Amino acid sequence: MKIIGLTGGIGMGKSTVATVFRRSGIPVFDADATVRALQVKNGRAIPRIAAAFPDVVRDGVLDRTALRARILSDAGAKRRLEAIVHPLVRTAERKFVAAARRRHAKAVLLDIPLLFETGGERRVDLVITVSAPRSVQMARVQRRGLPIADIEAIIARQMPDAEKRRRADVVIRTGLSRHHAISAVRRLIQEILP
Ligand SMILES: CC(C)(COP(=O)(O)OP(=O)(O)OC[C@H]1O[C@@H](n2cnc3c(N)ncnc32)[C@H](O)[C@@H]1O)[C@@H](O)C(=O)NCCC(=O)NCCS
Ligand SMILES: Nc1ncnc2c1ncn2[C@@H]1O[C@H](COP(=O)(O)OP(=O)(O)OP(=O)(O)O)[C@@H](O)[C@H]1O
Repeated sequence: MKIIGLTGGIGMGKSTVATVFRRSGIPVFDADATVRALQVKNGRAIPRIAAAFPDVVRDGVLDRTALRARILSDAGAKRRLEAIVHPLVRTAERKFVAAARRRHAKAVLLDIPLLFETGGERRVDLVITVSAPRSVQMARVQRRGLPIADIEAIIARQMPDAEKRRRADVVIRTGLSRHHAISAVRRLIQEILP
């Protein structure tokens, strides 16, 4: 079974590319969705987050905006949060890959924004990076209503796009039309899984 890693900065188009894989019948592990599932009311990560950051959890409910503000202004807080969340995401990923093997899947896609930052490229056979010009990235994320200062802070805390492209086996450019990106992904899937 081929294990494919998908990464890219915020708003670069990971979810869009992942959807093409899913529609081709390839199981997709979504690290962001896993993080969110761990952080729902009384979710698995909540007791530990509450212990480390008492002011961002109330009645088992996490204030994501407050926690985001905290980790964007404090590198130590970001490391502490990641030390809580990443091992739980890793466990979920392992279970996902094991289940796909049992079902004899030909391939799986691991959609992980921090793939390189967490050394995840060592666990995959091929890394895809999605990339678009910075102006396109900013415009997309702004449409979600995130303040510009927050977007810039998030980008500054991720590995630079140029470095991700350099490390990737395949770069999918999403700055052109959606059709262009989707066609490139379809061709790639054909090459990977003849
Ligand atoms: C701080 C939290 C609660 C903010 O939640 P919020 O709903 O505002 O944002 P969301 O989770 O949708 O993330 C949006 C984007 O921000 C970026 N991002 C999130 N966490 C991080 C991080 N630790 N470092 C760099 N970029 C990050 C990713 O590109 C992500 O796609 C949340 O992002 C979180 O718990 N992050 C820590 C876990 C983590 O490292 N996640 C990254 C995926 S493994
Ligand atoms: N090739 C493309 N052409 C035009 N728009 C695109 C393309 N790819 C993605 N988009 C748009 O850009 C936005 C961000 O894309 P997407 O949600 O796939 O990014 P992401 O990398 O998963 O983001 P995040 O890291 O924040 O979760 C979405 O509104 C999507 O519709």
